Amino acid sequence: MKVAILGAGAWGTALAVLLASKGIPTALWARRKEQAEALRASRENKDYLPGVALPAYLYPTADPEEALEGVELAVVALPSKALEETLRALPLAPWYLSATKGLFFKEGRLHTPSEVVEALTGRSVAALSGPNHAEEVARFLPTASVAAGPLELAKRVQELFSGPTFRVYTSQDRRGVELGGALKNILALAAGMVDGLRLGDNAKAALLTRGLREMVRFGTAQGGEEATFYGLSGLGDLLATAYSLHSRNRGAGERLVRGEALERLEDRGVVEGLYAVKALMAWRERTGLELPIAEAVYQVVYEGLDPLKALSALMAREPKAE
Ligand SMILES: NC(=O)c1ccc[n+]([C@@H]2O[C@H](COP(=O)([O-])OP(=O)(O)OC[C@H]3O[C@@H](n4cnc5c(N)ncnc54)[C@H](O)[C@@H]3O)[C@@H](O)[C@H]2O)c1
Ligand SMILES: O=P(O)(O)OC[C@H](O)CO
Repeated sequence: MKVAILGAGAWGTALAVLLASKGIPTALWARRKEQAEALRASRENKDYLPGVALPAYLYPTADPEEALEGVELAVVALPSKALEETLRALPLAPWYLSATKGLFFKEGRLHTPSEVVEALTGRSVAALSGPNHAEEVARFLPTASVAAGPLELAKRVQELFSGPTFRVYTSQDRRGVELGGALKNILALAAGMVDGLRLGDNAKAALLTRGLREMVRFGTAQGGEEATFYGLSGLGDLLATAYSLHSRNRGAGERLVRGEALERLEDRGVVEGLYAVKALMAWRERTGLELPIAEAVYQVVYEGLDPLKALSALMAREPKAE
């Protein structure tokens, strides 16, 4: 039994640490040869997950053939912006687990990462999502996650990843699980803006509660089950990200309203909410579904709207029942 993890960023490394610490031979595929060599030499991912020792069963490599030879499955832990181009260039695995959080707008439709992996590879694909910060998972802090997909596949993921500090639930609502993971990143950007502007706890609680409503309205219209959005991959991940010191999405919102340039927001790692909100707004133009918070985030990030003006516009919306 061997597993390949595609993407040697924070999340790919944390998942590889989790599997290798269970004695499962795990290849960690890095795009750059120098990065794989540095990981092999130092037994640490200094750029993306500093301070975590790589277990003996973890083998970093930049050679796709070496990474994927004889694997049972490949775990996709790539940033969504690099997913399609990277997967096209790699040999196939028997089946896949997508750990990427993102949204793709193509041919008039929104697609989740596992749907894109499925279309590219023609193989069965499950998804893993939840309140899972790499920095904590790799340090074996207690964590729960959701393996979503056809039941048999979800159960295989559950069995593979479960351990004393990582509890995995199954779900057959893969689309709902992945939509929650993508949407919460947009809401985390907004939460970071509230933090950056020091608007207070009331404002943040209101934003997240109304944001959750927005997630449910959008997610159910897109085929997810309502209960999924109140579970680990929806509400759970929203809370973890919006209140986290680790979160790149929350941090990016905070840094943006404090004057940092858009181009610098990914200096500390990928900020998926920046891409998800673009895909969502491109899709919304065709449907007209009301997504006031996501729209405000888009306008602040990409159209230079003053965040305080965006807030005033949200506060001045037509009065309504909760
Ligand atoms: N970090 C977390 O705690 C966490 C948890 C759950 C899910 N995720 C998701 O996992 C995915 C990866 O996130 P991460 O935190 O590992 O990102 P990261 O910023 O830590 O690392 C990104 C990795 O992708 C590589 N990369 C960048 N551009 C690339 C390209 N064009 N082609 C190929 N590789 C490229 C980088 O070299 C790096 O290895 C994201 O979708 C994220 O939402 C992250
Ligand atoms: O650091 P972030 O904002 O990408 O969040 C990481 C994970 O998605 C949390 O579950």
